[in-house]
Amino acid sequence: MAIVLGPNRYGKAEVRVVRVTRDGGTHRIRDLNVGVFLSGDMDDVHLTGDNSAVLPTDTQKNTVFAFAKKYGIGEPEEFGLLLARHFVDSQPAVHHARVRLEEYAWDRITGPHSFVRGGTEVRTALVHSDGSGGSGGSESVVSGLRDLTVLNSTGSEFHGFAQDGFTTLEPTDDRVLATAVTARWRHRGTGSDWDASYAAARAALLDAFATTHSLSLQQTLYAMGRRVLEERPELCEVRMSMPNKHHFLVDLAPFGMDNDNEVYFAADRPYGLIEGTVLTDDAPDAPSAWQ
Ligand SMILES: O=c1[nH]c(=O)c2[nH]c(=O)[nH]c2[nH]1
Repeated sequence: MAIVLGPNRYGKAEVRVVRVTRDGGTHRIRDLNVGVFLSGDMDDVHLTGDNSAVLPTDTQKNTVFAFAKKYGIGEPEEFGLLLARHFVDSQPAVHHARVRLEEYAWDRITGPHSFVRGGTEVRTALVHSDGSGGSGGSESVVSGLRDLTVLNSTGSEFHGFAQDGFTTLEPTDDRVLATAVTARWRHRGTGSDWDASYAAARAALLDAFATTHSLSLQQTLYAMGRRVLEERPELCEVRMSMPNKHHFLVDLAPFGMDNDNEVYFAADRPYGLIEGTVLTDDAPDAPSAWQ
């Protein structure tokens, strides 16, 4: 039996970079958390300790900051592609770059340079590049969001489920449905209008959540993914993870009160976890895009 080196990658995780763009006295802010991970001809460093192919993770971190200065930070996907292509194109031993980005929104308060952290959700992007776009390289972009917390105070039922000797759940035809959506969507190519695509996909998720009369969170998940794909031809696959943030009706009978879907206990654990993928039937296979 021989022991061999398997798949590997290395890089700098969680580079927190904030770019202020000064347009006269008016400022704009983009706030990112960037992870860079490289792979390629890295056998020697693992097997013999020869570091000659290893671009230090410290250099990768510096590159994120230098690129923020040199090119500014526009859309996260664009910044990720710029970085990924740079490492593959400039380092002979690097054949593949993966850049993982999170963006934290800042909304303007009043005045030109005051901001409040926006929303609860975080925008995400995952970029893979084997070389410069369009020159025969293979690239993928997955955009998304996490922690988009939503609630329907009616319009949700759950009944007709399988039962066994351990089932105690009462069927319901009117409950609160709440979840914190993590959704990621794969682009067909690398030339989308990233900000517009993100805004439209987010809006489609929200609208489908609000307008779907739900018989289960699974059905709602599928409706949300389907809506994104119906509205955005540049996308071909949506992967979602949605915790069922249970709201249990409180029994107020001991106090001589009824409870007609008015007072709930918002439990934080355990929670149901509903996950699923929705894709177009022509979606090219790309499992590595998600890794
Ligand atoms: O929408 C739901 N899906 C389930 O699978 C499930 N299971 C459960 O206990 N409650 C719910 N709700």
